[in-house]
Amino acid sequence: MTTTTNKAGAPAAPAARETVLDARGVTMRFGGLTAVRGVDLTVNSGEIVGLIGPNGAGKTTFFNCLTGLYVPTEGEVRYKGTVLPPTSFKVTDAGIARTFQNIRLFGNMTVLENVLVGRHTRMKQGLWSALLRLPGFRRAEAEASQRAMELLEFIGLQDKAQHLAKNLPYGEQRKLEIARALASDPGLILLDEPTAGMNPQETRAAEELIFAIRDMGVAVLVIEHDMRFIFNLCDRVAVLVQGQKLIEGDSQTVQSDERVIAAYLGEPIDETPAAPAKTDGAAETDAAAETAEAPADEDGSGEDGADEAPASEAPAEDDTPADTADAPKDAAAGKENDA
Ligand SMILES: Nc1ncnc2c1ncn2[C@@H]1O[C@H](COP(=O)(O)OP(=O)(O)OP(=O)(O)O)[C@@H](O)[C@H]1O
Repeated sequence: MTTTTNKAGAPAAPAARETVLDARGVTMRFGGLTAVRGVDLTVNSGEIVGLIGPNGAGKTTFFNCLTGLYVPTEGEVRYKGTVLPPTSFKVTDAGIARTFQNIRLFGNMTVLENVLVGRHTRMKQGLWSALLRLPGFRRAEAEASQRAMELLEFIGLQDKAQHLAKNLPYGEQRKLEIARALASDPGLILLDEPTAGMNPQETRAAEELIFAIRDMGVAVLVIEHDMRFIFNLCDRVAVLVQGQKLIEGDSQTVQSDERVIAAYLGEPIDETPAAPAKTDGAAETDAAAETAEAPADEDGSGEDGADEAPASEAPAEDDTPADTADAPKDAAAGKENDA
């Protein structure tokens, strides 16, 4: 990694900030369950925005709506002013990359090959060009390798380029996932619990890596349960509770909000969400009506039960492409994509 900064040491903000992500009124229903209800969220260039909330609050479902894995039941998601296409590979192509809660590397491929997989979306050569290994294809391949090596250097894994991904320690596997996501040259990266299962040292390194990603011009939206991490990292934090945005604001505002404290302590929350700290059009209405409709994940297991597994229990997956692997829990329940 070339740059390490923190919030205080962040480079001066660009003169005019562009709205990179603009999600409006995003609602996702699975049959009778409304997992996400009327959520508005923007992310601007140069920003790191956090999304927090108790287990089952709808964070990952919201991410899936942003990345084309789910088609929201209602609402609209724009990337740099353009409505996003409803399939995940097209969303990646548009400029949004993501990582998943549970590691989804190709374990039997090398570290370098894993990053190259993330690069394929930027390679425009056709089948014949690849099969015949025409000069254009070879040139594109060389450029892709060079970019992949730059990214490995960025995350500090250049010396392990030829190692099998499955042999990396857990923290390095998580970094590799980030490098693979960055290989598509995104303008926005969505990180779903990037420090899950990490020790404090790895968490600190992840924090520095995310600051460096922001500094290289990629806006960041991050889900995380580690509050210290999120409040230190983020310019802005939005809190989801039972599918609704409870509050949004800077770290100071959010962490001192009594309803946020109550939600995390498991105490009953006020049924009427207050106005958000930032008046950016957040949809905080009709909370009480929804409360009964959107219960938290009963077992708190999150998305697929493997999310919190330590390194030894969460080996890299061998055959699952990154942007197709977030298998819906209940394919019959909602509108979902083939991805
Ligand atoms: N495909 C699906 N079919 C039916 N219900 C779903 C589906 N995906 C998510 N849910 C439900 O939606 C709710 C929100 O789940 P989600 O995984 O988005 O929460 P989360 O905030 O990411 O939780 P965690 O922090 O535990 O990962 C939960 O009640 C969950 O069971």
